[in-house]
Amino acid sequence: MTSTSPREDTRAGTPSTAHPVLRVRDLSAHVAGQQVVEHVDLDVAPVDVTALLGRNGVGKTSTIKAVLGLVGRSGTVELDGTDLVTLPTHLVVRRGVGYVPEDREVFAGLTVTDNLRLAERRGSEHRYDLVYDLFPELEQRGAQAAGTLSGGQQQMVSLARALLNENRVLLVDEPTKGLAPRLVQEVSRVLARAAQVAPILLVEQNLQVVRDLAEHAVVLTDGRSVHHGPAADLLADEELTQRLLGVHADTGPDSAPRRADDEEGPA
Ligand SMILES: Nc1ncnc2c1ncn2[C@@H]1O[C@H](COP(=O)(O)OP(=O)(O)OP(=O)(O)O)[C@@H](O)[C@H]1O
Repeated sequence: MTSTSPREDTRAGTPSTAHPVLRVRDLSAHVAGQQVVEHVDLDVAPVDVTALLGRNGVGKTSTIKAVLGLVGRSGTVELDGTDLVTLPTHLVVRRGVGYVPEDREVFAGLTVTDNLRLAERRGSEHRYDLVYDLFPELEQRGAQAAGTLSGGQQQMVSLARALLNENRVLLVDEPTKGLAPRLVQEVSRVLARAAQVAPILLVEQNLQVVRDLAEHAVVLTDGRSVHHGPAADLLADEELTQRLLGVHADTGPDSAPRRADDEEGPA
């Protein structure tokens, strides 16, 4: 097991995945003129979910945005061995990096169908069969304005947009945030199937979801990666989980350290 206090160890900050799809080294991110991420290393293995964990505000979202080029960045971001760090976001996406942002970001005034059509990437096969198999409700609600969907349904639209195209890796940021427990399980089920299509780098606060889905875990503290290892080992170690994440390892979906805004919203 690799473990460390945040500032003392460089060995534990070194991932060791053989032939990762996504290989990030020494990544820094700059937001609003400030360096909010520094020296992040992580690997995403070819068929897996890798959880990106850490307390609130440690830089998980900024790390994902830096991988995509949505914020200023430096370091190495290799996809299948090719460094993308100098590419603009649209070219990173075109190489096969799918993104499911925190807070879903659907086009509220457009229909579900138009939200999906807008996500169609040139040069990619468009996998409507997969999407409608995973989310039959989206086909039924194709003519409905996305803004009138519940939070859970909007999350499905957001996931569907990423799954529609052929991606080498999916970056999924807090997909269960604010969802009722039943919907958390539904999203978890969908992510398990999605991971069979493309590996996932998953930011997730709900440790039961992490336990169910993730093979590997990377933990950030103060914008640095300080721990890499099997997710199950991390979650089995109460002292380590408490120290790195500030929560007990047995935290379940009902008691996860999440914002208290569980909602299903309008349908
Ligand atoms: N637009 C911004 N302007 C100023 N500071 C920002 C901005 N976005 C993020 N930050 C700061 O960058 C740091 C990292 O934020 P980030 O959202 O990446 O963390 P996080 O680990 O994803 O947090 P959370 O778990 O709360 O979603 C925080 O200190 C945050 O306040």
